[in-house]
Amino acid sequence: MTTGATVWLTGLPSAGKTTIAHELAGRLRAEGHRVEVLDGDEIREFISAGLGFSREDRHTNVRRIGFVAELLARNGVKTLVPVIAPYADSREAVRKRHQESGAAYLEVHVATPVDVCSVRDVKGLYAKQAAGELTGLTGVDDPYEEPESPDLRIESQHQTVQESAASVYALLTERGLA
Ligand SMILES: Nc1ncnc2c1ncn2[C@@H]1O[C@H](COP(=O)(O)OS(=O)(=O)O)[C@@H](OP(=O)(O)O)[C@H]1O
Ligand SMILES: Nc1ncnc2c1ncn2[C@@H]1O[C@H](COP(=O)(O)OP(=O)(O)O)[C@@H](O)[C@H]1O
Repeated sequence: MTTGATVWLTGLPSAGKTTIAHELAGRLRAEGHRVEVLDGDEIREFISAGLGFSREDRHTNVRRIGFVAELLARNGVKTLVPVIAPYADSREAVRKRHQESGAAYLEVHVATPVDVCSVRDVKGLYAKQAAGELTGLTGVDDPYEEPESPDLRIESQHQTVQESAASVYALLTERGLA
């Protein structure tokens, strides 16, 4: 199928955004979809090199990623974006950009609670924050504005990775995108 779409997975560090994106990408590719995962860390190494984690820099980062995602989605690619995007106005700007071109846009809130994320602590950021080696960690001492009406909310703490990915896949099917 050549219908493109952006699926933005927003949530705290270690919520499960990247893991779900890659699990879903595998499933979609196996079915013949064209898929890209816009990994936050890779984007920060290239397109957003030099940006930090201030409100302004995160806003710029999210809008840049939204720009690339919309281009891909408009050209038939399922574009999975596991990026925190902590501010509602940044996410809204990305949604609007998609609406203007008619490209499909789905917002998925990976709503894993901060106490679960801080135990997972995949990159050791929560430990660093607790040790005073890092400040401005999203969800701890930096804001995360929860999406009010996402297309899907995932409670990953109660699911396997496969179940979480399947729920996003089901959303795509429901919307006629997979
Ligand atoms: N201070 C602070 N707050 C949050 N995250 C931090 C921070 N410093 C580094 N990191 C790591 O960078 C990743 C977040 O960058 P993103 O580009 O995905 O998100 S953002 O929308 O620009 O906030 C994020 O990746 P994920 O853990 O995959 O979410 C972190 O690993
Ligand atoms: N249902 C689930 N969905 C996604 N990740 C899960 C789930 N259950 C447990 N995990 C684990 O949580 C961690 C999430 O890490 P990661 O995907 O890198 O988070 P993020 O990209 O949001 O920072 C991984 O170790 C993953 O195996």
